[in-house]
Order: sequence, then structure tokens, then C-alpha cells
Amino acid sequence: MTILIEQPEFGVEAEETKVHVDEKELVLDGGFVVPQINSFGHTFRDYDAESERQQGVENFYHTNHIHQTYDFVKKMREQYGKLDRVEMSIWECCELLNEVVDESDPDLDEPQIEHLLQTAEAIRRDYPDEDWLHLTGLIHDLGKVLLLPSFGELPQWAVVGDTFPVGCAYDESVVHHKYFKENPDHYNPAYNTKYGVYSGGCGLNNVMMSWGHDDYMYLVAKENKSTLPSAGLFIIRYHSFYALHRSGAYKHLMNEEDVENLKWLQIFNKYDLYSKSKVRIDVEKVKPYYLSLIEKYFPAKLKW
Ligand SMILES: O[C@H]1[C@H](O)[C@@H](O)[C@H](O)[C@@H](O)[C@H]1O
Ligand SMILES: [Fe+2]
Ligand SMILES: [Fe+2]
Repeated sequence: MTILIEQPEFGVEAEETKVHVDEKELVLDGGFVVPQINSFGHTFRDYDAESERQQGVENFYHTNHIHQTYDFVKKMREQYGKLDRVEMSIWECCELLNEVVDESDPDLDEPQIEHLLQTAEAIRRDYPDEDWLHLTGLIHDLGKVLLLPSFGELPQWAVVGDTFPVGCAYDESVVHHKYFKENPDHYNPAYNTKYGVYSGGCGLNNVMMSWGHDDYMYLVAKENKSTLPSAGLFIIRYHSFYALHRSGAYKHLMNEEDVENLKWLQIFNKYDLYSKSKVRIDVEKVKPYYLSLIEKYFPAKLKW
């Protein structure tokens, strides 16, 4: 049964900035109210709606789909696998994200740290006992620091946006699929079939995803020996893989562990997407809690 509850309060001083949602609302099992419209007055993830962000987002995907090839991803994985650029803590990285704006996102133009805290706090309200999931919310987009000079200053198309496998056919459900016609892999018989270089049930761990903030942050967490559960690492790595978690494409590449982890990713996604709003979180107030989680699941300094 679905029961409507009041819009959750995201911050103590949030009263005057509270987003007013008076349309019919969807309430998730955990109690979270899913708003019908984003801050720009459109439904979420509407890539065709005319808005101030539409053209920029479409241009973004055009470039992204041209350049994300099998060879490019291989090169990036090798390069960033060295983790020899920066040494810093998770919280320091959260603060760096204040500088970052994501050009691929039709629903958000706030600084990224707001998005991290909005996601984490919304999860915390509904799943108070899953502290690993709160922390996963906080860190899932930290890989966007790849846009900054000390991390190589990668272009937006190599950092943000939805992700998809390379080395096999690009599925129709990927946003602005038409632009793959300009990608050389689209014409390479080794890479343009359903399975491409992979085999059925091989497991997503063996699949190369388009390069961006997801795979990079997964790498950082794993190589620095984070003790987050496998579902947390899976969420970080595949949260932008909408073709899988929203459209059900590429399931033929999953193994049993992926099937289990996908359930958590689907829960997480609702908070990642629908908590995006203009309502600010009081950073200083929640900081001690998140510092304690960081201490529990990560070393004090990490290699990036
Ligand atoms: O525009 C967004 C944004 O870049 C998110 O961080 C990413 O996870 C989404 O998949 C993408 O569509
Ligand atoms: Fe993301
Ligand atoms: Fe996100």
C-alpha cells in the first residue's frame, strides 16, 4: 500500500527554500517521497524536454558517444590505475567537489557537495541502520574530481554522464544512442555484436565500462582497501549504468553476485536521482557523523 507522507525536511534552516511538491507523489518502501518534477519544472531525466540545460546536455552526450571507445577506456584504466597523483582523505575530496559542476545532468546545477549530502541524508532517514549505504551515498560521485587540474583535468565527456559497456554493441536504451554512429567501435565487428569481446554470464567485473567518475572512484576505494561491503562498491561502480539498472539491458553479462548487488543499486538510485533539489543541507551539522563513517570504512589518507 502506498501512503503519502510529508516532504522530508532536508535541513534545519530549510523552511523558506523547501521545494513545494503538490503533485501526486510516489512514496518508496523506505518512506522517501519521490517528487514528480525537478528544480527546473520537468520530470527527472527527461533528455528531450526543452529547458535551459537541454542543448548543453545533448552536446555533452554527442561528444561522449564519439570518444568513449574500447581503446580509450583501456588507456584510462592503465593510467589512473597507478593512483600516483594526489594523497588526501575522503572528506578533503568531498570539499574539492565544491568546485565541480556537472554538464551532463538535466536535473541539477548545484555544487556537487550538496548532491552528495542530499543523497546520503535521504538514505539515512529511510535506512538508519545501513551506515555503509549512507557513506556510499556520500562518496558515490567523488570521482568527478577527475575534472580538476591535479587529477588530470579530464573533459566532461570522460568524467560524467551515464555509462555503458564498451567492447560490445551499444544498446538502444543508452541516452542519445544516435550519436554512437560517429563512434569507430560501432563499425568494428569485434566490438559491435551483442556479446562482443565478452561471454554470457561473465560478470560485470570482467566488462569494461565507459570511463568516468564511477569506475575511477571504485578503483580508488578498492585499491585503498576500503572495507565497504561488495554492494557498496558495486553501487559506486555502476550507479550511472542506467541502461542496466533502469532499462534492464546487458543482463546477459551479469553473474549471480551482480544480480544480488543490483537490488541494492536499484534502491540507491532513487535517492541519487530524486533527492536532487534546491534544499541545502547544513554541512557542519552532519559532518561529525560522516567523519565517523569515513574512519570506519577507509584509511585516513588515500592514494588518488
Ligand atoms: O548526469 C548524471 C550525473 O553525471 C551523475 O553523476 C551520473 O551518475 C548520472 O548517471 C548522469 O546521468
Ligand atoms: Fe554519478
Ligand atoms: Fe549522484
